Amino acid sequence: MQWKETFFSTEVEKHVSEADIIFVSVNTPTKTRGLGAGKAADLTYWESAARMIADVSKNDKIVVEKSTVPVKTAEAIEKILTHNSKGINYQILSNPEFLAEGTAIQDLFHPDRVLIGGRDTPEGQKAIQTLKEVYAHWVPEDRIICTNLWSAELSKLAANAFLAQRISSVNAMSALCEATGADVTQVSSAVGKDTRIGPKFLNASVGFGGSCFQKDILNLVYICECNGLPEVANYWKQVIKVNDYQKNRFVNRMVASMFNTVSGKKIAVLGFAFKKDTGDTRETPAIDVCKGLLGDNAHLSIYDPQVTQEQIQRDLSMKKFDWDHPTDLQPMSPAGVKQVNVVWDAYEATKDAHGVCILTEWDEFKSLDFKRIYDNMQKPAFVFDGRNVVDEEKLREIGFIVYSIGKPLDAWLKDMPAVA
Ligand SMILES: NC(=O)c1ccc[n+]([C@@H]2O[C@H](COP(=O)([O-])OP(=O)(O)OC[C@H]3O[C@@H](n4cnc5c(N)ncnc54)[C@H](O)[C@@H]3O)[C@@H](O)[C@H]2O)c1
Ligand SMILES: O=c1ccn([C@@H]2O[C@H](COP(=O)(O)OP(=O)(O)O[C@H]3O[C@H](CO)[C@@H](O)[C@H](O)[C@H]3O)[C@@H](O)[C@H]2O)c(=O)[nH]1
Repeated sequence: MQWKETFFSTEVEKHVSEADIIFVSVNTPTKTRGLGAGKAADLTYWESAARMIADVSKNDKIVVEKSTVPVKTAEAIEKILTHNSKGINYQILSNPEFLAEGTAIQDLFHPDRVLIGGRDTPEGQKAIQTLKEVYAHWVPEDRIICTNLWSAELSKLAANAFLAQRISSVNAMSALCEATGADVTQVSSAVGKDTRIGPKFLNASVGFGGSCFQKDILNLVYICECNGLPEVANYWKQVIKVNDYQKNRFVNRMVASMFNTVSGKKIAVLGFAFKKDTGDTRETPAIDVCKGLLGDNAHLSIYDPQVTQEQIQRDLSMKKFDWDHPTDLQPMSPAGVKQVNVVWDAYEATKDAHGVCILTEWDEFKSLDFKRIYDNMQKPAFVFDGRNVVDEEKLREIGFIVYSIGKPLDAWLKDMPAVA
């Protein structure tokens, strides 16, 4: 693939006016107010992009939906463009993006599939063919799938819902594993060996995060409700409920283990990003866990190799869903959360702490000197592993009381059950 002619510019209107194909990948956050607040996708940014395209266009254009959007968005975009068209012909294509953070370039070069949806008219089919030829420069033809517009739009929401559902399924199992003495890593490995199920995306965790899963499922739920399908809406809502349950369960387990209170205690938080190899904190489970611990008056010392103090303070003082809107539309954040200290070293974070919780699976956490950490902590010393990255038996030999998601419980934890 040739990148020589790729360039970046902030002269949006000039380049939109000159282009034949325009990919629109603006943010599509969850609405924070008005009709559908807390569920529906906010298409303000998409609408303003479409109006700008209509304003500056002088020749026929293909407009590509790259953002994740509700089904039937193309119809709305079509209306905005054609009502302002000045005789220009627009073809709208849905070409959802499936890349994951941390592997974006690899996913771009070697996608599992490229999906292109368009109108079932000669013009629509011609537009699909034009976009297909762009991808055919580096993607094998059998991986380029062409569908109608609504299938392409819905497939993106469906793919994210299925992926998140797998995590909620394994996380629901993790609770049952803890109750019964089964080990969730053994269960998921055995289940994933079935080729119909497959081994990927079955890691139990403190909960899924990231800018997409929750937003897109809420959007799906809203679409189901609007189409008179409450049972289907409730089915998908459950994926988010289990995710919230998993985060709460983790906090409850921590507090219950430490004599039912963390008030005034120093707790080290290792990892704040929503997954490793990114500094992205959007919808990270760390926000809910930290807020839960702060609710019990803990003092937090947070270390993440890629997330800044400013970002963490902002995340902990922001309201749900505000993060996905421009900064100038976000409410002013309060002075910062006083009981939170952000440090640049795991050993400093854990010094004099009563407990350590691991909330992101950074590789460096696997090779920490846990003997050194133990020696510098208050006793009894606890490790709560929300990502199953530590060797819990080794840590127990050092002297830690260890909780790992979905693994057989330490006798200590059994004696101190978490009751919400
Ligand atoms: N982040 C991901 O990994 C990922 C993967 C697949 C799909 N998506 C989808 O892609 C879309 C964008 O996600 P993101 O994470 O890149 O969001 P983002 O908020 O990081 O980026 C969106 C950008 O669009 C700009 N923008 C908003 N309105 C504009 C306008 N009218 N004209 C020009 N620019 C405008 C914003 O300033 C911002 O820089 C979302 O719909 C998301 O669901 C994201
Ligand atoms: O077995 C697993 C796999 C993932 N996660 C968590 O799930 C979240 C999301 O992970 P991932 O899907 O790898 O990252 P994203 O960058 O959010 O990518 C998802 O969201 C994108 C935006 O829509 C899609 O394009 C991608 O295909 C889809 O994987 C993270 O918190 C992970 O820690 C688990 O807890 N267990």
